[in-house]
Amino acid sequence: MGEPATAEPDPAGAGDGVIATRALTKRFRGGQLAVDGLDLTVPAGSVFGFLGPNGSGKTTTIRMLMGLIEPTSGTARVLGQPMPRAARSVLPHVGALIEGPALYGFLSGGDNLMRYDAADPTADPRTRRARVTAALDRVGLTAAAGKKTKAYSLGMKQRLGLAAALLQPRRLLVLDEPTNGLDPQGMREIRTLVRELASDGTTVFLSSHLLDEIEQVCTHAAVMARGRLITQGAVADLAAGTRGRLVVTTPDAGDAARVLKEQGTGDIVVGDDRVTGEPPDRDLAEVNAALVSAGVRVRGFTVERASLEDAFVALTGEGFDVAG
Ligand SMILES: Nc1ncnc2c1ncn2[C@@H]1O[C@H](COP(=O)(O)OP(=O)(O)OP(=O)(O)O)[C@@H](O)[C@H]1O
Repeated sequence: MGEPATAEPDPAGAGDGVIATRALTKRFRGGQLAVDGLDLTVPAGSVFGFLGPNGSGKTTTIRMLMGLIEPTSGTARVLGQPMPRAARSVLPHVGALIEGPALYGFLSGGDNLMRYDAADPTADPRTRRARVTAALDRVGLTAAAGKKTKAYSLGMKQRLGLAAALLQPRRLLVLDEPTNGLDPQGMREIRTLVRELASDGTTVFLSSHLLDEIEQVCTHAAVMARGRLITQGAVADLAAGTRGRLVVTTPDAGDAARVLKEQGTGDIVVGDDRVTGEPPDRDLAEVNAALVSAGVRVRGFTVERASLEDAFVALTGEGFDVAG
């Protein structure tokens, strides 16, 4: 694909993705390979979850996408333009919330936004107040606009950071761990807001180390582990590609576990009145029949729908660190 002739972002929203990286790699000076040959494609209009345990390379990738650091090798395109080269023409179309907003605690939320807006050379000062009012309204902070931000909760600060990212119309929002450190209520508020933002067509790229968050909010996801991309695609497809767990409910859990093992079931976990495991690669009707003919009283026999967590474990062979 040739370079577009103008410095304007591709108006079609980048045919090959709002974000597209090819073999993107970052090796830090100390030798740490933080991102290793990443091929990422973020479809226009998606809510794209960038998922991985702490230290898997998410923040480093985001910093390369935003032109904050240079890749060691490979390419990154955002809105169809190469980064970091086209940062000046691309970044005005991108709202970013990376590592929490920088706020003046002694200023009100509204005044902090006025400062953000004033720092944008393309923002017309005559319409500043209207933009700030609209952004506060968008994130539900109108009532708290006059309060000093040092009195804000963490969730309110994150919402104010989002408001800052929304002062201008954006085609892409990049949010690095937007719910990190928030209580459940704060998390819900941010997730609701992300869904609302996406519903008007803005592409949202958000990183998270929380699997359930990605399942609740995102249409698409990429899974990172140790700097490498494990998989990417529609969230529904990612989980569907993995078989769920076989769950047998029975008062004879010990016997059931033995028979299930003979039948090739993997990773068996025995509970009080249930046994779960990875379904064997054979007709499950035969497995059920084997249980019954061994005298196991089977009260329930199902395969639970795979979650993204099951997919992650199946793909990496590792558990998912859900700390934090
Ligand atoms: N400036 C740096 N110099 C050297 N190593 C770094 C630097 N920044 C990050 N790393 C290392 O690169 C790896 C990936 O870090 P990164 O912050 O991108 O991961 P992450 O997935 O965003 O994790 P977290 O959620 O903890 O921020 C880690 O091993 C980290 O220690």
